[in-house]
Amino acid sequence: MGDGHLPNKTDFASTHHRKASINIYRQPLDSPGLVPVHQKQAVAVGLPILEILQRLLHRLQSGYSLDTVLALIAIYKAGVPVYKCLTHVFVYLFTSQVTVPEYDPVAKEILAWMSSEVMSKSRTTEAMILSSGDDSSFFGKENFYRHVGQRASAAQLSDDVQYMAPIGKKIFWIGFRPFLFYRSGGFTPTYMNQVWKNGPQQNALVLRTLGWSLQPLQNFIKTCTDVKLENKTGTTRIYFSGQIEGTWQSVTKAVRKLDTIDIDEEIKSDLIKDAYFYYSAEARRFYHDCGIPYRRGYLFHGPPGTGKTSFSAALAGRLNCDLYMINLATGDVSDKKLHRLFLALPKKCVVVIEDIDSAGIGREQDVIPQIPPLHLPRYPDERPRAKVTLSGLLNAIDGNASSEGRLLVMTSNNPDALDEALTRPGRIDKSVFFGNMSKLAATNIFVRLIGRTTFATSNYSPDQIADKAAEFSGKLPANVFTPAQVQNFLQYCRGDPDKAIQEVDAWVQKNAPKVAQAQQTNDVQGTTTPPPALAHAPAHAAAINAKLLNGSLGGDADLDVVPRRL
Ligand SMILES: Nc1ncnc2c1ncn2[C@@H]1O[C@H](COP(=O)(O)OP(=O)(O)OP(=O)(O)O)[C@@H](O)[C@H]1O
Repeated sequence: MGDGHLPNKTDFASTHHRKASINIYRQPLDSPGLVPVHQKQAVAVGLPILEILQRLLHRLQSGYSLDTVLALIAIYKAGVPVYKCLTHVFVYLFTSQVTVPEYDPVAKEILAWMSSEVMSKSRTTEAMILSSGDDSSFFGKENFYRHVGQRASAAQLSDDVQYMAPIGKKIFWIGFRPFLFYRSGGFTPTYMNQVWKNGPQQNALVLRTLGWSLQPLQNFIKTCTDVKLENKTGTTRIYFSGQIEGTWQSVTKAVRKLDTIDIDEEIKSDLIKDAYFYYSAEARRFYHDCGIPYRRGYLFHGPPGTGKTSFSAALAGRLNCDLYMINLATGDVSDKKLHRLFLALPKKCVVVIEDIDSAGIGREQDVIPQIPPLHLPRYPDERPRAKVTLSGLLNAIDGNASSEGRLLVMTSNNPDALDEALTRPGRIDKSVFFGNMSKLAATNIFVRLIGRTTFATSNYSPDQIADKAAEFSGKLPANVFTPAQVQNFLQYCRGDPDKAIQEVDAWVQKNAPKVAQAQQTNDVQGTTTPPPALAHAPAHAAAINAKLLNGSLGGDADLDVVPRRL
């Protein structure tokens, strides 16, 4: 190895297990150079590249020998654990940290902020790409560009790919303060969940900054949520129960505007007024002072396709809060899961439990065992097994441990089938019937779906469209068809008012008998829902309503019942 030492036969030691050409030289510890010759040779056997490196260094006449290179590598190797240890000590002593599980809604806001403020602005070589199927990227981008005072080009908006913070670490600055963002990764199989006593293992976001106070981190998280609220205009985030027990997953949709829901205007404005008042500081104080749990519940009932879910979404949009949807009829929500879902709700939100009558909720003793024996055949028409019991549901929605501040909406096609305990005063504060299409609603839906299309506006004047809408509603029998049916028919007419008017008679002829038949069957089964009503107002809700109506709480001053952006 070129160190000037000539091998001596007597220096050979146990060479039988090595290549014949490689000799091990016994070296005294104080041999010249940093690395003993026999170690250099041992390394050279495993790493022939060292030989090449040494020749290269020699050719370049760099003045460095292989000794120096090996010594530097050794120092580096020894230095890494020391550096890590010192870093840990520094981080432990001089920084503060918060951890946010990725299923938490706040994690989404942090990731969105990172995406728009760090990933898109800094020179980055790594990103996690998301091409989600919802509208979040489109509206998120449009709002982001508006936020920074630019108009997004069509190409920018049509690019469906979002660049998110990748798994790993990222340092960014806010003013003169550095932040360390760390996103953990890895797939957690569901069977692992039961292993974790304190809940399933989760991917998480970790945020660190210098100092001994959590305040800067709290401020940062508040910035993220504020930016979300600012940019949220025009979108509603809709949460569904997620794969992992007790967690929510979300999509973002354009806000459904309240004026696109055709229901009785009086009922509509009463609900909006009530919900606005519920979220006013006045009401919060009133609930608190009276010792009433701060919760509000509505029951929306009526035939399928009459706008119960759509109105709930529009209400959430108007209240500028998120919508949380639970469908008990799927049979995959248990009492425990439901309880966890309710515990994970934010302070202000609209929660919808859909088609509550079809969930097959029974009292404890009526519940079918949750896991059917494997040998029993499952028939295609078998109803999903109820995993939520009535007491489990009641406990989740207003048990002592249940969170406060949510606005609960239960929808039902058959309210008579509901247990009285569920609809008792205090759990349902307002009961609203969503009925079939009235003449007025038919006129409105015609103007909305036909009268505003490019074809209609370029070929007909507003007066002509109003006349055609009146003609259309004249041909449509009142309170026979659901809004969903009429919407479907008008969509088929593709914006042509004359086509709609010409074909509506035939359409009515074809579909009315079916509707009449269905209504008759319902009547026989005793499931016909009562006429429009704002039915039972419970005692405490009645007190609040009375105060609201006579203005003694000053509620009207706080109420914004004028449509914001219709
Ligand atoms: N009153 C209405 N005004 C405007 N559109 C409506 C109305 N009712 C229903 N629609 C339309 O019909 C479709 C179905 O409505 P939605 O899901 O809200 O009905 P639903 O009453 O919740 O039905 P279900 O009881 O089956 O859940 C939606 O596309 C919605 O736009």
